[in-house]
Amino acid sequence: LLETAWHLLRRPESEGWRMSPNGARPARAHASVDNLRTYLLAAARKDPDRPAVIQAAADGGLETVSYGELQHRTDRCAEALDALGLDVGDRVILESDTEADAIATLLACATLGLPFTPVSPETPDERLLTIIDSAEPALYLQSARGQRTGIPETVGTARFGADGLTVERPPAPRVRRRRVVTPLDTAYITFTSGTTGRPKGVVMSHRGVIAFLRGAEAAELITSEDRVAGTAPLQFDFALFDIGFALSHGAALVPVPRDRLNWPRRFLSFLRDTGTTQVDAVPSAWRPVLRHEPDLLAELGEQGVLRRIAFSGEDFPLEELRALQELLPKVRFTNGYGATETMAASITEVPNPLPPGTERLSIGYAVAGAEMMLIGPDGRPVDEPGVLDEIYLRSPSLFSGYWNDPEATRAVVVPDPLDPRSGQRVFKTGDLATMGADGELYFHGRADSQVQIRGNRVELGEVERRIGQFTGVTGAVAMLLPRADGDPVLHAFVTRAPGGPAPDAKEVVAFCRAALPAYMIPQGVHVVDEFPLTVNGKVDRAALTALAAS
Ligand SMILES: Nc1ncnc2c1ncn2[C@@H]1O[C@H](COS(=O)(=O)NC(=O)C[C@H](N)c2cccc(Br)c2)[C@@H](O)[C@H]1O
Repeated sequence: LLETAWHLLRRPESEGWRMSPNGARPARAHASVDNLRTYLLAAARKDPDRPAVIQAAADGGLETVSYGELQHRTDRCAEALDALGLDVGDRVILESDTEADAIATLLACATLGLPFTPVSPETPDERLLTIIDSAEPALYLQSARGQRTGIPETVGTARFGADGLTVERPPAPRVRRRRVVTPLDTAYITFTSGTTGRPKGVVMSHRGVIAFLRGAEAAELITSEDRVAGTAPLQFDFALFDIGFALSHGAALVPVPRDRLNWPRRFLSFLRDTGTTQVDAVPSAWRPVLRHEPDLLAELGEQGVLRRIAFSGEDFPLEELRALQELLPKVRFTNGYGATETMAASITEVPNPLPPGTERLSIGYAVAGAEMMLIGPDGRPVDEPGVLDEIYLRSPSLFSGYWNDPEATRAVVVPDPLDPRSGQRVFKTGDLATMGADGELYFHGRADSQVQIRGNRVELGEVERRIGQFTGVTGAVAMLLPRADGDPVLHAFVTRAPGGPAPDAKEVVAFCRAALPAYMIPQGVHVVDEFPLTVNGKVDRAALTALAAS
């Protein structure tokens, strides 16, 4: 009797499951309580005709995809993916720029609980193969016009486009064990640019993403009337934030094509033609516009459609921010701070104009539902103003961990320093800050950009700020170059105002001597036309270091 009962219980039929052909259980296309798809398409139920995505069309014009149409493409893609028999948790690589069909595809993955890993088409082959080697995806998706070849045989391949999903190589059959997509399941895995060694996969759950988007809503940055221009590549979670933020507000997302972003005139005309009201971009994205088309930018601001510029990812050099604000006196500025491991941390209004004498930008307070703390090396909280220490973030948008790397995870997901007994864990950001009189934080750079020069602790940002005040310099990057035969040497790279004279290196050094201690004086000052950028659009310090060493 027991034997029979055991077999009955074990057999899937006993749970009333339909068996599908390859012995798998049917996927559950319904979404769970907190699922990225449910959260992002809520507006579709309310008002399906509203624009969800306004994008460049193949013929060079613009096309609008409504919430209803986006939901239709999402469900059609989910149906086609479901037929492939993947199980909740099976990874999908999604190679694409940000566009409506890619958004429908990632929402289809979310519906079925398939974690997606976005990569942009410009990702080099060997880096894509490293990601595939690590993530062991079931399926690789690219758009109908994608150029990628050479995907390993172990991975299924398919293309998505206006007429749905076209399977080229079906994924290997597998047994489906999971029944429901839960909020703890992985929404996406983004691989960091991994400056050192192997890239790390940041695993983000549905619950984590939605927790941050909900917290960001309280900042009341946009309404359903807004048109949010996103400029980040899809593999950068700034792009995923823009998608989530715009769609969860019922607003329209305006993905800026890469070839537009790199040409200031075309970038500005795209913003004008789409009626963009908010532009989300890393600070470096504004450098070419400031240099080549300041008047066109001022004109755009005058039209009064552009209401806000939000930036994130790196410090905004204050001279450049001031120049931007002078051209756009009616536009509001928002500083979004945080790391991919928690999606982000804080969203802070930046006064326009910046009060004179402002030395560094506030990153304010964590978004609703989260809390930034300053913790000293001894693990004790710091709450007196002006003391430099490390930011720890308490947040429901904490990532699940680095993919297949528990050791790297343990290094940054640590017991709550205020009460380790509780089991609650917080994110050790690796960023330094000081606290202001009202508990607001001021960013002071990464802990690893604190360097020791002849025994003295130097914050490279301090050197950069001083050099940035030199007439004619618009941006400065300081770095320590290791030297074979002795102490590392401090170097600086500077960009100059459009058409202005190249700042004289000796004068820049003398200017530093007037305000900085001897050990903070750069030995070499190099004028460059612009700074090299990482794939995510940030200043590429590693590339500059290599340039200085050459
Ligand atoms: N606003 C700043 N001032 C200065 N330094 C910043 C700012 N924002 C970051 N950083 C630096 O970048 C690091 C993290 O890099 S990251 O993981 O690639 N993530 C990012 O850059 C972007 C971040 N996920 C994000 C994504 C969407 C919305 C927002 Br709102 C923020 C931080 O630890 C900081 O060192």
